[in-house]
Amino acid sequence: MEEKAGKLLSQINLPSDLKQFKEEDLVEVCKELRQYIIDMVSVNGGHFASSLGVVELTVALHYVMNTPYDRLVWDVGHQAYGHKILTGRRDVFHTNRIYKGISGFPKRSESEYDTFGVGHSSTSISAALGMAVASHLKGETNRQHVAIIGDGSMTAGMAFEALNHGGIAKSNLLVILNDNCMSIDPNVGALKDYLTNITTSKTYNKFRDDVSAVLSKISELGPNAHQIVKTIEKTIKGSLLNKSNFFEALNFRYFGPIDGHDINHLTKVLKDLRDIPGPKLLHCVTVKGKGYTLAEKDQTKWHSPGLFNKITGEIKKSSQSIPQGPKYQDVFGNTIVELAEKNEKILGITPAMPSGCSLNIMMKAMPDRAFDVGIAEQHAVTFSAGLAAEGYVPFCNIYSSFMQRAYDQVIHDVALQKLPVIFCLDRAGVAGADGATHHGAYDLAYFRCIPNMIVSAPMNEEELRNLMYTAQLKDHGGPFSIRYPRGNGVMPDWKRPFKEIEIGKGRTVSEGEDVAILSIGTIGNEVSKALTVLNEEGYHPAHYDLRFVKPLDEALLHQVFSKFKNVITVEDGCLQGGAGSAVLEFMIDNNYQAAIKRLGIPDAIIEHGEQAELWAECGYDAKAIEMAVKEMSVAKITKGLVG
Ligand SMILES: Cc1ncc(C[n+]2csc(CCOP(=O)(O)OP(=O)(O)O)c2C)c(N)n1
Ligand SMILES: CC(=O)[C@@H](O)[C@H](O)COP(=O)(O)O
Ligand SMILES: [Mg+2]
Repeated sequence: MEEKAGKLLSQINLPSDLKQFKEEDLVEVCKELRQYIIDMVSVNGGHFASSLGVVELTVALHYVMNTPYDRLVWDVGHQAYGHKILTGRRDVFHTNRIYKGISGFPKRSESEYDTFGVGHSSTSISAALGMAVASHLKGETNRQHVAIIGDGSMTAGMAFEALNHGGIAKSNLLVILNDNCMSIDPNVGALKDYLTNITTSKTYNKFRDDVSAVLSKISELGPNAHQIVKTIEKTIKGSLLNKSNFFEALNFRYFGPIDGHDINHLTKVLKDLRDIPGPKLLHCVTVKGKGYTLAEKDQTKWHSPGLFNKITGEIKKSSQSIPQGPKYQDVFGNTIVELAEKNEKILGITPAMPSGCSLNIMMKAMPDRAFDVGIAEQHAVTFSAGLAAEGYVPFCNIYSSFMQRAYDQVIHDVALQKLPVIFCLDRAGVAGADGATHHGAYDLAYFRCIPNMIVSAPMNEEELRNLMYTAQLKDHGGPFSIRYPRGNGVMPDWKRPFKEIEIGKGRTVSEGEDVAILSIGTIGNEVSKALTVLNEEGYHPAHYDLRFVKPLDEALLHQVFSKFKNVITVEDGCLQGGAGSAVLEFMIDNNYQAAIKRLGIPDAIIEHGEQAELWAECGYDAKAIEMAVKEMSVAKITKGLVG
């Protein structure tokens, strides 16, 4: 549905249109932009509170900076809806995150205003610094490079690495720290405390006012501005502030904290900062969800609320097919508490996703035994390794795609030392509307090549519980990973007594003839759906749930390849190196001959859409499985590789 934009907003297609307005009109532009975001997200879904919080910042940046020549780099990009709407995409914004529509994140291929593709956090300072250094090398002295990063994203190692480099690179870089005291859940850590202290400290507030007074003069100073600012800095800031400010200590000029909702002050400060060369940091204080009272009050709930009634605030039920079971994340969250009640060594770790992965259930029940470590996947893994080294049983829960950040830590700090860290990979397989940056496509492939690892995936809630139970029973001689997807399961009565699962043992879901289907994980439920139709039409393939891709159930595979000449593998993961590859390797290594059709994510970037739409696009939904069985049944291929 296309909502009508307000009177001023409807005149803005590009930032050049925005620049035609007088400064006093910007308050109204912000009001209309905020309303437009509310109108659109309420009917189409998507990230919400973060974009509302940066409305003024977005308008001010496009008003003052010469975009796209000047580079704006949004961190994560979940807050960039205002940016999209002001940069030529208002008319298509109703397709945001919808299959074949525009992406929910900035994306280089979508617009020249999207200077850098994002989705994962904490990349903006590095990318903007790279651009700034490139401009310096090209001799472009007048180009601005701005990284807009939230306080949550600032907790990641990458952000610190970039500040460390940026402080010595002689580049024209402005970092805008959008500080709303929130990550998805409340922000955590010592940096958060530090930022809060700055924001509330009287000394800093006085300093801020002094700096504002100085900045207001800069534009009148002409070409000598740079030199004059340096002199003033020396005299008014004094060594105490210089040394005690974290960012100043890294050679960034620190400005703020300022009110990130005061559009007129913001435009003025940004104009002044344009004239100050070198690395600078502007600390803006904002309110996540600004302008929508319910979102301001419950910022976590309104981070990405789904569809809602914008008048009453009622959040609508998901449009997905009627859920049969609980969310997998809740099975994890409840099960870890149940296990931890019996095993006092169990601890829970999440890098900034307590409500996303439901570790918040344990954080509430056992606050001393569950840790939100901030957006710090690498640290989460090595921290877990340290705990395991001292005899604890850490369940480290990381979204599959965010785990990509911590690959070396898994190999170097965990697997190599055979430490029994249990990795629970949520959002494995295609993630849905978040799209390419968030699909958990690679974990089966990137984990199964690591020695000492157990790599598993449950087909349903009961299996997830039993794998978690099995993982913590003893030290298995290395890490144990369990992957499961976003969304709901299939079992209304999922809370069954725990049963140990034999490591590397698959199971027969249904016996059959002609064709064997080997699936891994919850996508096996699409196989079950396909089988219902196939059986009615007279096809009776067998279905096996591998459960483990490492170690593989070799006994089961010997049985399968001895009986079947047609084999289909199905996985919600990349084909290159995944479960199907493992089966293929087994077949070759053991001199079996069969036709194998591997279904999974092809060697291509898969964009956004509902999970079912993406399974269909990639060719491994129930319909595609059905077709594959029929093709194999008629083809009667007895050797060689198909698909
Ligand atoms: C590497 C990585 N880990 C986790 C996430 C999930 N994530 C997305 S936004 C977000 C919170 C970001 O907080 P902040 O930067 O302060 O932005 P805000 O939403 O407060 O505006 C998190 C944890 C991610 N996108 N990337
Ligand atoms: C931007 C980001 O990375 C998160 O907000 C992510 O979209 C959360 O995904 P889930 O909704 O699957 O928890
Ligand atoms: Mg924040």
